[in-house]
Amino acid sequence: MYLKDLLTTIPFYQTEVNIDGIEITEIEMDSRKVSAGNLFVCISGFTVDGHDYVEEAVNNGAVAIIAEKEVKANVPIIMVNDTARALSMLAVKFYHYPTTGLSLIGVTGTNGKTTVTYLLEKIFNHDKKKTGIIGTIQMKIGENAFPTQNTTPNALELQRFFKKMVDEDVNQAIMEVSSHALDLGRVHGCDYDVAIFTNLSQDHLDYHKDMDDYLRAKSLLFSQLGNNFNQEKQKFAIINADDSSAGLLKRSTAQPILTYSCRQEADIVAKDIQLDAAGTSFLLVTPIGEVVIKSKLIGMFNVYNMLAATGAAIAKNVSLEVIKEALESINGVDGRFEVVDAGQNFTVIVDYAHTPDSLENVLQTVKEFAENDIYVVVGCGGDRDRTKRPLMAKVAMEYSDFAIFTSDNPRTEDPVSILNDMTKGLNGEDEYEVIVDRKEAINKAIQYAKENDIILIAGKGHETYQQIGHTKYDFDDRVIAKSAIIAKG
Ligand SMILES: CC(=O)N[C@H]1[C@@H](OP(=O)(O)OP(=O)(O)OC[C@H]2O[C@@H](n3ccc(=O)[nH]c3=O)[C@H](O)[C@@H]2O)O[C@H](CO)[C@@H](O)[C@@H]1O[C@H](C)C(=O)N[C@@H](C)C(=O)N[C@H](CCC(=O)O)C(=O)O
Ligand SMILES: Nc1ncnc2c1ncn2[C@@H]1O[C@H](COP(=O)(O)OP(=O)(O)OP(=O)(O)O)[C@@H](O)[C@H]1O
Ligand SMILES: N[C@H](CCC[C@H](N)C(=O)O)C(=O)O
Ligand SMILES: [Mg+2]
Repeated sequence: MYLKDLLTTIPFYQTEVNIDGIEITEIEMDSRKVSAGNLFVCISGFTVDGHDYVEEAVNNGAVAIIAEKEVKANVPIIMVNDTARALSMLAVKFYHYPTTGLSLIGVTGTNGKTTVTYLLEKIFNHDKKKTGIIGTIQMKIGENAFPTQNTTPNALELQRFFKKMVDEDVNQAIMEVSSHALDLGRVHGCDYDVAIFTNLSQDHLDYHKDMDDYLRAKSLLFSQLGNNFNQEKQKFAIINADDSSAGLLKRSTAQPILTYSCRQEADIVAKDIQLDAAGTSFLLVTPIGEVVIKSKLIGMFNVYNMLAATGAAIAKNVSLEVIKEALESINGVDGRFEVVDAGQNFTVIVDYAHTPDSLENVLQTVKEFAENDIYVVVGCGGDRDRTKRPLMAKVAMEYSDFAIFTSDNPRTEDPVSILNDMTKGLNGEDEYEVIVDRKEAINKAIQYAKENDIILIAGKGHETYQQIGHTKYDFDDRVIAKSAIIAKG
């Protein structure tokens, strides 16, 4: 594509040289990935500044530079006000506005995003649609999976993947939209058909100033649904009416809304809810009819997740029969309430709860079915919200009979000081143990367990690594737990 054509998406830019005739082979934001004919966009990051890598980008073959600060280069430099914004719009144009031709569902909220996306994948697959997924665990097209670093990738990776979805004839794209992504403009230029809100509770107060700022970021997904009266792309917002943020989110969009609830009148409601250790059943009441759902998913929070997915599926004209068939066939989501079974006489559950609210939800669920003692093994991630640490420890103490506090991903923080943050508010008489090494902590819990006890290993779910410093070491709670169970005999 000619650079000049590409730049039509940025109305105001400045350049001192003639850029006619320059062709761009690819856009890159990382100098290490630049090759011949690329356009290099300098991003001012949190750790380093992309403007410092112009020379490397040019040496690797960049033919033009987009910058927001003064840089020197022997190729044309195009100055813009905000390179992060420019990157989104350039990527959207370079990959031919992929989401305009793609049916796209975005899921936001503190907890449940990944779960809802996988419920939707199941529903659309049962509806014979080819799906594409973008989220915490991975990116996927059909059965092919691709690794990701972020829940919502940067604009470049995102638009590139949407283009791949278009090329591979995906009918339904489903993505998690994190508050970071919304705030940083990673999703500018995404044309959503359906926006889902799961819930809001404390997380990420390292990044967001306060809960209002966090909610404002979430609301951007709903304002981004826009005022587009294009009948071809009917838009919908799906909102959890039982969450205290529902009102603000409803006011953030001009598009039709479907609300869902387990406690009050709403468009989509779960009635006669029965929860037990083997699964969940409820009467699903919707604008297109009623049906009983018998699901293998456990816990009240999963009823909410199923209602959210139902809302989006109805918005996309999926029948209630297909929704029922799909929800009843799903066994669970990788690393979410995943049972580790090596033939032992106690239960081990690995779960991704890493916020006070999700830990409370999952422990409440465990407590409802527990016949004997509950052990919890949990830690908090480093370089993340510090204020959630004592809250998570308190929740662990409240709902378990014995807590082992350990490391999650310490990243660049001292693991001991993270653990001190967790335990500082606890009563000296509380029964807990602190074991910094996560493998040792899991082993210890398994050693302690007696017949019919339940061990919840929380925080890392599907993760197959533990990040200490800047290094990611192989680590999988499920694998460690399984070998500890076998070793116990
Ligand atoms: C705080 C944050 O969001 N950071 C993201 C950001 O990193 P950064 O600002 O540190 O980037 P940087 O390393 O300073 O680099 C700046 C620029 O220089 C470039 N560079 C860098 C080095 C070099 O040699 N050459 C070069 O050109 C980089 O490619 C980049 O363009 O841009 C990176 C590339 O897109 C992201 O991977 C990274 O996410 C980090 C890993 C992260 O942990 N983010 C978390 C906080 C996050 O966003 N989480 C949410 C989910 C939360 C949830 O689901 O609960 C998410 O969506 O993942
Ligand atoms: N609707 C819900 N409400 C509260 N807690 C939930 C809900 N759904 C799942 N959980 C809990 O939160 C954990 C994370 O769920 P999930 O991965 O679906 O959330 P997420 O929003 O994608 O998280 P992340 O922000 O890390 O991407 C689960 O392991 C479970 O313990
Ligand atoms: N997307 C979340 C994941 C947290 C998972 C937990 N294991 C941790 O490392 O804190 C985050 O980046 O905050
Ligand atoms: Mg997720």
